[in-house]
Amino acid sequence: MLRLERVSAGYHGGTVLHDVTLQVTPGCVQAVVGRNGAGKSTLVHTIAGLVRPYTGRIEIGGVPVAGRQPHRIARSGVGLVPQGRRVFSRLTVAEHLVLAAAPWRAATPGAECWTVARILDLLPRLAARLRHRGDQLSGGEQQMLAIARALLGQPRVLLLDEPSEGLAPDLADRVRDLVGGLAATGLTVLLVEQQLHHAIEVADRVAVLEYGRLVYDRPTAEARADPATLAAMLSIATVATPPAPGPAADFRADTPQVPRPPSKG
Ligand SMILES: Nc1ncnc2c1ncn2[C@@H]1O[C@H](COP(=O)(O)OP(=O)(O)OP(=O)(O)O)[C@@H](O)[C@H]1O
Repeated sequence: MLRLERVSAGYHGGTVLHDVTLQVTPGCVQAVVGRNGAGKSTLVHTIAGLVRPYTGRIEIGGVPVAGRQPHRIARSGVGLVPQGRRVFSRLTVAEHLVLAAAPWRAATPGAECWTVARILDLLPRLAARLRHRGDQLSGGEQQMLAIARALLGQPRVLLLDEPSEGLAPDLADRVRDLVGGLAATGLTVLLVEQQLHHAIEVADRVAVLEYGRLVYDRPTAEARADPATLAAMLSIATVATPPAPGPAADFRADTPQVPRPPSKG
């Protein structure tokens, strides 16, 4: 469980996030959408400890973490997939994975540990690129690698900062399927997106950040039924509301798909 209560944060005394209250339950994808500069990255950086909140409470699994160092927050079970992927251009895929692997970290009780073997099973595209350097990967492969790296830290809460940015639609779809499958294994997922349609296809709830304030937070089904409100908040002409996703269909061999546990009901 990830919980934020009246969190305010910013830079050099200026406030970017104002009184943000948000709760994400395990197994759910909470999307936060907003325009450029709304404060989305500041939100994930504040949860991850890269920005120190001025006020408010942040809890991971009931444990307060606000103000802790980023490495301690990571150890509490927070994995960050940063905007722009931030893979190392000179390191190979294999080197990235070996450096990130932390199987000794306590995972969620009862949850299967993320190992390099399990990651490669999930992401066969990475398995085929093990000797490639970061700068030799496509944008989609870099994104998979960034997610793999975060998973190897054994997170309970996964923060994804615009994972679809710059990806072709089919690759963005694969990332979306991967994120949905990860949540289905019990991970708590906070997905920051600028593009509402990327978020709405995978999220259980959709929140809108406007000038650093959370002005909307509803189940996705309600958001789909209310496209005009979302369009107005995001200053876009229309909201594409694709049909609600059905049960998992067939996936191509190299499409990442996390084995799903029994339905949450
Ligand atoms: N390191 C920093 N120092 C000072 N100001 C910053 C810093 N990082 C971000 N800001 C400011 O905070 C505000 C919110 O930025 P943030 O990156 O959180 O927005 P965002 O919603 O993620 O935007 P985008 O969709 O363009 O990535 C902006 O006004 C930005 O200029």
